[in-house]
Amino acid sequence: MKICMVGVGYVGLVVGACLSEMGHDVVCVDNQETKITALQNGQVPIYEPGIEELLHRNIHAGRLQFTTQLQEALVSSLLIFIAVGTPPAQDGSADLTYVLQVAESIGQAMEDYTIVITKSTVPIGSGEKIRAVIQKQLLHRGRPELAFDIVSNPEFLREGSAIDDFLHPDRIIVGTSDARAVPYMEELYEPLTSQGYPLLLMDIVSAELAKYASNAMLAARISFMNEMARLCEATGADIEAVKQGMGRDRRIGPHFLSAGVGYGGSCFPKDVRALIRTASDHRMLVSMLQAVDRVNREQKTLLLQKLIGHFGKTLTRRTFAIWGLAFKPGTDDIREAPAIETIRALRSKHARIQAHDPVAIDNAKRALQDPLIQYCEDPYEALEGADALLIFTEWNEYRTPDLERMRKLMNGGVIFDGRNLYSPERMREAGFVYYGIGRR
Ligand SMILES: NC(=O)C1=CN([C@@H]2O[C@H](COP(=O)(O)OP(=O)(O)OC[C@H]3O[C@@H](n4cnc5c(N)ncnc54)[C@H](O)[C@@H]3O)[C@@H](O)[C@H]2O)C=CC1
Ligand SMILES: O=C(O)[C@H]1O[C@H](OP(=O)(O)OP(=O)(O)OC[C@H]2O[C@@H](n3ccc(=O)[nH]c3=O)[C@H](O)[C@@H]2O)[C@H](O)[C@@H](O)[C@@H]1O
Repeated sequence: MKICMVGVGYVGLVVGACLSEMGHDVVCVDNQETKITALQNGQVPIYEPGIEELLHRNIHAGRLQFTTQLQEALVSSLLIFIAVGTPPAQDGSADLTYVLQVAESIGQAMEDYTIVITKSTVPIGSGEKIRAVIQKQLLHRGRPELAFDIVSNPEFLREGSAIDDFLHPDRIIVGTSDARAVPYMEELYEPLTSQGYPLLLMDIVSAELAKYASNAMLAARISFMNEMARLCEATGADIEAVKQGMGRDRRIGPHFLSAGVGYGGSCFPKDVRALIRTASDHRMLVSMLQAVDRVNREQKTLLLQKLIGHFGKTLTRRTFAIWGLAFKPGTDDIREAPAIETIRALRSKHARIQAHDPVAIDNAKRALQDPLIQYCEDPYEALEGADALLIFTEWNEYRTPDLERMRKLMNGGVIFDGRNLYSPERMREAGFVYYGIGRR
């Protein structure tokens, strides 16, 4: 089947490469010329384990191409995926501008029956908006008879394990209002469904909401655990023990129960707020979602609050080591990363920063634009003369550090561990003043 993937961001690139790995012919289109030229030259614009081999293998096999020529790619494809960004607008809603621009191009270019599939996370009701835009263009061209269907096929991959998530999904959701599109979607995903991965058919609106509801539920688990962690600190309980006690209940399950410095990334914060906005558009008050967002905003300031509690408000001439800039391990993505927001706050108080991250330094430099921040290639280098260490990302290389070396390098032995990497008891025995999240 001929597939056109519009938008070569994180999702477009991973899904495009995976679909070609499944045997389909895929042409990926983006309007950023530099990105497409780089990809045509074998350079990969994102950090994602396994993506380079996957791309090279499928490009070499002739199943995967990259272009900026949208019209050309659209005309020759039966299935068109829209995977462009849906960034937050001022009011928190998801901005559909790029999605509707692509819909307009589809209406201008299509010559035959086409299935238009949304991979981007789009607000409830977007499917119908896309349909209206395409119909308007067809009418304008005097071709209203040209048939097309809209499908909502939300994506559930996670950065850092994206390829595995796509090729081994818990479920594939296909939302459509016309049975005509169903056999094509079944054929598309046959390489996965034949291995037993379930494909769930539903209407478009339910598919759109299933995506938001899934992200909101996961975000809610995290905010819930973060609130429990604060309660642990108030009562003397230990969140890691509480987590064990809860996670063994099969109705709760062990995943997404880690307290920390709050959730970040390009999706949870944006999607929870967009869902709140959708509800308010329908004159509904969604107190739970609002609480999820509020708890997370507070949680992201927690290490800073603990640090001020320890050192006082005056931080001039203090030096802080930062381990981890990415919003989670396995990615160089720093969007909504708790580390970035905390560094900004510390710099506004004139503190000195020595930061390490195995892959996200370049992105952090671009975002922070602060020549006085010292970025370090080695985590121990960041500790030199530091009054305290703040840990934001649970990279594996931070899990079993040389404690004696750390103690010697640091000026003060204070650790604010935003990911509960260490045993508080062991750290205190090693001579550190240790602050975790909800630990005893
Ligand atoms: N990043 C993630 O882990 C996941 C993201 N999503 C959703 O997928 C969507 C895309 O996310 P990302 O890939 O992270 O976005 P991104 O911002 O990394 O990439 C979007 C790409 O679309 C391109 N683009 C925009 N308008 C275009 C047009 N008219 N023609 C051609 N290309 C155009 C941009 O140049 C950019 O390369 C969002 O709705 C997001 O919420 C869903 C699941 C996972
Ligand atoms: O819609 C999306 O874009 C994607 O959003 C998330 O994926 P992602 O943002 O890549 O990362 P997650 O692994 O979900 O982590 C999100 C944030 O939650 C935090 N987190 C996660 C788990 C946990 O127990 N505690 C916790 O604080 C992480 O540190 C991170 O900041 C979802 O997990 C994906 O299913 C979804 O497709």
